[in-house]
Amino acid sequence: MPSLEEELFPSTPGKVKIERAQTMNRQFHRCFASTSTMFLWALFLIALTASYLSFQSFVDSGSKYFTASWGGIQWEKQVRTSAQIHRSSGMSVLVTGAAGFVGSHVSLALKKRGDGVVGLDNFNNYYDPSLKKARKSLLNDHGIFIVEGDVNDARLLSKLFDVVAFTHVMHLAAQAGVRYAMENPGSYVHSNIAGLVTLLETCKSANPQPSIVWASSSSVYGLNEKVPFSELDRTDQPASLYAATKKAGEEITHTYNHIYGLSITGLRFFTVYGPWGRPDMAYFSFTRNILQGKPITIYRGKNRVDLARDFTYIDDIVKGCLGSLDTAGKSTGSGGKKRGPAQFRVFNLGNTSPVTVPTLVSILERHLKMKAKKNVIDMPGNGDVPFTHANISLARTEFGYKPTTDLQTGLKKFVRWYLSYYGYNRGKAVN
Ligand SMILES: O=C(O)[C@H]1O[C@H](OP(=O)(O)OP(=O)(O)OC[C@H]2O[C@@H](n3ccc(=O)[nH]c3=O)[C@H](O)[C@@H]2O)[C@H](O)[C@@H](O)[C@H]1O
Repeated sequence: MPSLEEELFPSTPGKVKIERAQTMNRQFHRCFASTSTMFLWALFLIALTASYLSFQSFVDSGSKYFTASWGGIQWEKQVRTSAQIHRSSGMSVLVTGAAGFVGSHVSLALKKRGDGVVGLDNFNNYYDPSLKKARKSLLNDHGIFIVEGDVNDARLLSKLFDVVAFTHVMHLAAQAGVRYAMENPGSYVHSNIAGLVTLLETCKSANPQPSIVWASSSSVYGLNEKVPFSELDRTDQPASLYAATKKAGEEITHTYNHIYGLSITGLRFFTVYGPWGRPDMAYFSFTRNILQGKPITIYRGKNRVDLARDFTYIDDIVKGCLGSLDTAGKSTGSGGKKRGPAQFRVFNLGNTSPVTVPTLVSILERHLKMKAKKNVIDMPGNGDVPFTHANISLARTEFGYKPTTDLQTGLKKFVRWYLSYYGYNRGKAVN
């Protein structure tokens, strides 16, 4: 019987070598077999995960289109009816962001004077979507159809242009808000840059090409100190990502004007306020908090200087938008080809009389007959600028723009609307 030592170390070296080699070979094969099995399994799992993820993203991106509430004979009929013009030399306008603050007011004004209007809005939840739905239903009562969709949806945009030969596009869909850009920077790139390019791509290929008027912002003046801000001033020192995306929009629209002959007008809105406004803006959230007895935070600039804004009432802005549409030149290209130089304009739409934030608060206190609980703090580094002040002479010369509503009067109308919309129940929590 072989000893343990012999079993472990047999006396015939050759045999050992062969047997060892065979054993090692077997072990190697076993090992290789198990490694390759594991490798195959790993590959299989990776492939499975990848196909699951791509399926998910396909479903995610596709769901926007597949579950979209657009398309079909009935839908096309609604779009055509809404776009119908009811006055001589009227226009058919695609209004993006039609369920938004400025968009809903402009849509109504256009419809009321007999122009055709089709709205487009993605009803996102940046602020209470129920307010957007309420605006939608108001517009619906006036015969304006709002398509639910995103300006990034190229298929939807081209379908809309297949159904209606829009003469004009009023592009107001955007990610608004100066300070929110620090929280959700991607949403600004998505809406204000990618969405704008998608829209311009559709417009450039349309035949006929529409004239475009779109919302830029007073924020493009950034940290400029020379007042009032004029369209010829520098706009290369934005203070927020919001401002930077609006500035980028001005450059992007210029290239589409230059290459494709699109007629483009950019409007630099100055802190627009009024009934049906945006709940994220200071005058709106201050009103809500004052009514609910909650404190408000008032930012203060460097050296304890009050911040000031050239607050502009919505009706004045609407007049500026309609004036821009009425004086917009025709685009010169068609089907993606430029035929000649086209108009390119930029206008300030402001009020020309800045008011400080504490004054805004005291006007609200008067209208609400309630005192605000004020918490004054130094302006955080959040993208805010210390003041804005518009020079509006260009818009005045071009289409007679002349704001007529001061902050006192405008806020009175806002407060009246606020109380009628949200009710007199002052404790009610609203967004
Ligand atoms: O003209 C524009 O292009 C922009 O106008 C608007 O931005 P802003 O001028 O910043 O308006 P808004 O937020 O109402 O703050 C007003 C003042 O209240 C101060 N402010 C604000 C909030 C607060 O809690 N406390 C406070 O003091 C604040 O520091 C500021 O001094 C639009 O939102 C923006 O989308 C864009 O259209």
